[in-house]
Amino acid sequence: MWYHRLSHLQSRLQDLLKGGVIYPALPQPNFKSLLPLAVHWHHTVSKSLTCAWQQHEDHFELKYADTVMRFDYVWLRDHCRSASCYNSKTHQRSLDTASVDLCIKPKNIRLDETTLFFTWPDGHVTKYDLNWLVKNSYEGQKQKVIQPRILWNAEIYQQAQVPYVDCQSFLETNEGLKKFLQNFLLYGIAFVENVPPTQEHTEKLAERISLIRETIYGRMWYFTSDFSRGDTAYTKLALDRHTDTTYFQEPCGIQVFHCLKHEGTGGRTLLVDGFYAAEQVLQKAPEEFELLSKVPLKHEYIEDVGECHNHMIGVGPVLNIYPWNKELYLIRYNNYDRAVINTVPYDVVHRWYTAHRTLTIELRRPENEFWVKLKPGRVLFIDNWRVLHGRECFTGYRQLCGCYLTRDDVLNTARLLGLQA
Ligand SMILES: C[N+](C)(C)CCCC[C@H](N)C(=O)O
Ligand SMILES: O=C(O)CCC(=O)C(=O)O
Ligand SMILES: [Fe+2]
Repeated sequence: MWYHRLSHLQSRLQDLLKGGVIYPALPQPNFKSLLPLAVHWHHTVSKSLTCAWQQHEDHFELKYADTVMRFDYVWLRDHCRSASCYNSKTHQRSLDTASVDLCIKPKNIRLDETTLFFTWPDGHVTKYDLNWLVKNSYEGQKQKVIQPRILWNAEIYQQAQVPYVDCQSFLETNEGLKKFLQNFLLYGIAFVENVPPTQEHTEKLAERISLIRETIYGRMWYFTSDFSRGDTAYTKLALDRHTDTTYFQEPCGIQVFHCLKHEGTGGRTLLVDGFYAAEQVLQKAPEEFELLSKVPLKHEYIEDVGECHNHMIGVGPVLNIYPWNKELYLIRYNNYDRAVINTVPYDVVHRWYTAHRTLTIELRRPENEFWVKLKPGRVLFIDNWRVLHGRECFTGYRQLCGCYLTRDDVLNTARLLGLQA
């Protein structure tokens, strides 16, 4: 059953990925059943754009600005922006949606050059600006990517010569902050230079763009290979590429690393763009991409060391995509912390392992690995929903400090600076 549904979804996915204008697979209106409702196009010519509309039994159809849009009547009533339905100061809905008749239809429709007027059965009038409708319709919306990104492998990232932002300009100017955030949003990693190598300065940097997300590891964390916690991060061992806190229901959005000291060898940081690798899987084996985005997995953190007693569980697929445009927004990849798989039957398990292998092969291609040696003064911000990190084994004394940030608040800062996020 599930198998069939998956292959159906897969062909749908391929359709969606072809790009261009995609219409939902709605049944074609049956014109006979629409009688006595007169179905014909009503035309209006505005200054430059032609507009036409048609009232159907179960939806309203509008052609404007080269877009054919279909609107549900309840949706139209629900999105009334009149003063009694919507508070434009707070941008909040006042209308009680549950009070709308689910079979509602307009009593009268009128159109002028810029605006559509609906009169509802109770006499209430809703005005829709045509451009607002284009911007907010499903058809106008779903082709837009939420987050523009540049997917990278080592060569692409190095050739882009992304400039590091200076600490002072980051802290004291909006241009510096904006430049930093723009790079961070595009590549999923960004560096700040000339930071005094202390935990306090690292914290100041973090607070400039977001709220620090306090977790079981604390607010700001500071660690050496002292085995103080029950996790291999607190050793000198190499760590393969992974994302952190996969065992949270919402994995931490951003990770900040500042190496305050290292007297020894090795310990380079590995960065891999998980979205680049996922894109390769999508190109080469779309059904495997689909499976990785559908099969829910558990990740788990069990700790019982000293005073630290924790048991965390997070559930979700490896690849998390927006259902309406298939845009990837979160990768959960940590083979160390992946828990027992008991959420899928054996045949799907096998196909999942195959898909996971394909993704792993992409993630491990040497050309996708970007290695950096973190050093005092250079702070690295990693999008933990996109870019995997790892580390080479090391010798000697190494101190790393940093923190996690809440993703919403980083995006909030970016939007306030005028960036698309
Ligand atoms: C040391 N630091 C606090 C950064 C994180 C340690 C978390 C390590 C864990 N295995 C994970 O991947 O989530
Ligand atoms: O030691 C490092 O460079 C990073 C270790 C790690 O993966 C982590 O702390 O999340
Ligand atoms: Fe980590």
